[in-house]
Amino acid sequence: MASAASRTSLLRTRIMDFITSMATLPLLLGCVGVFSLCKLLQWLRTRAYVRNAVVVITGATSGLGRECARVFHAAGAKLVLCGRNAEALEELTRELAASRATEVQTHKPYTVTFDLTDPGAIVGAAAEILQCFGYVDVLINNAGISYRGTIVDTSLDVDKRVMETNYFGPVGLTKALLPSMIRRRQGHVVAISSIQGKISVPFRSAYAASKHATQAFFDCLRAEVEQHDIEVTVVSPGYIHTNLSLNAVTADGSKYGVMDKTTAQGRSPSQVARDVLAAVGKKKKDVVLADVAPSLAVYLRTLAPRLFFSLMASRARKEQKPKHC
Ligand SMILES: NC(=O)C1=CN([C@@H]2O[C@H](COP(=O)(O)OP(=O)(O)OC[C@H]3O[C@@H](n4cnc5c(N)ncnc54)[C@H](OP(=O)(O)O)[C@@H]3O)[C@@H](O)[C@H]2O)C=CC1
Ligand SMILES: CCCCCCCCCCCCCCCC(=O)OCC(=O)COP(=O)(O)O
Repeated sequence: MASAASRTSLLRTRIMDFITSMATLPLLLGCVGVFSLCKLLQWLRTRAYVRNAVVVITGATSGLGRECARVFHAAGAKLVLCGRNAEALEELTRELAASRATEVQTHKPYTVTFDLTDPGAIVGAAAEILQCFGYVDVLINNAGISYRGTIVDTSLDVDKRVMETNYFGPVGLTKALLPSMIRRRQGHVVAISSIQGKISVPFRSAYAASKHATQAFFDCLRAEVEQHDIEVTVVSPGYIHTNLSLNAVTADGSKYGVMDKTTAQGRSPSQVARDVLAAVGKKKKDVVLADVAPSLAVYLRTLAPRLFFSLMASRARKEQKPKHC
């Protein structure tokens, strides 16, 4: 008798489960459908935003800049590729011009060669871009240099060089293009910062300082130009697999020349470039593109600073090397 009752109860449960799952399935499918539709609409909006837009990319000769060039070119942007190496820029232009057509019309990029540590050259480059195109829709301040060294061993010239490249360069170029954006009441300024613009790690003083300054400057800019309908996006990536560590400068100004394990194991630059395109399309104001630990470290720095500082001090003790760490 008892087992018959339990069998009936089991059957009832199974029937209820079946009915519930039948009701949940369309709901689930509906959710997936709405999600996919939202994704598609966002993708279309990004494409429309970038298609035929004049997009200036600094540091286009390597790493993330080169990948941004590929991604924005494929999305139909009119690219202005900036860098120090004219030959590398021309090579990239040829590659892009020869690349297979996407579903959108693509444009042959224009190149401008200048060094971001030269304020006069920056003004000249901005004038050339404006003379050629009349306006800039999106400026991607990507070029940058990293650093390895102890503060005590590092010459002030090195601090200045990193600051000139990573901070004064982007600031100079942005200031040179900003008045035309304000007049037009249209424009989008992107700063490729770093997670090190939000937290400082040992032996990166000049680099972290330049990125913190970048974050601060472009946060101020965002507030000031919102009234002119200009967008500002600060992107803070974690490690990316590029030549950044190879090209880093050391305490005495010489090249570090090592592919660090952290860099080699970093995200793929093409993935990060796609994330940059998405952030621009969504007009994001501030984006962190990093793994869990660095992202959490940003919160730890704010919520438990003493713990964060002691973690960094212990990291410094462990990593300390006699010179050029
Ligand atoms: N790789 C990483 O782990 C991370 C990188 N970033 C940031 O991404 C950005 C791109 O770096 P990434 O691609 O990784 O590194 P790369 O070293 O591969 O590229 C750096 C680019 O900046 C250019 N550049 C350097 N100095 C100058 C200068 N004085 N004037 C003009 N251009 C210059 C380089 O040109 P040239 O070829 O002439 O040297 C190169 O095109 C940087 O701002 C970096 O801080 C942020 C977080 C993580
Ligand atoms: C609540 C748990 C929190 C756990 C946090 C633990 C602390 C972890 C410390 C993480 C430090 C991350 C440093 C990330 C640095 C980084 O991604 O930098 C990006 C760059 O710009 C790389 O430049 P580099 O020249 O340094 O290679």
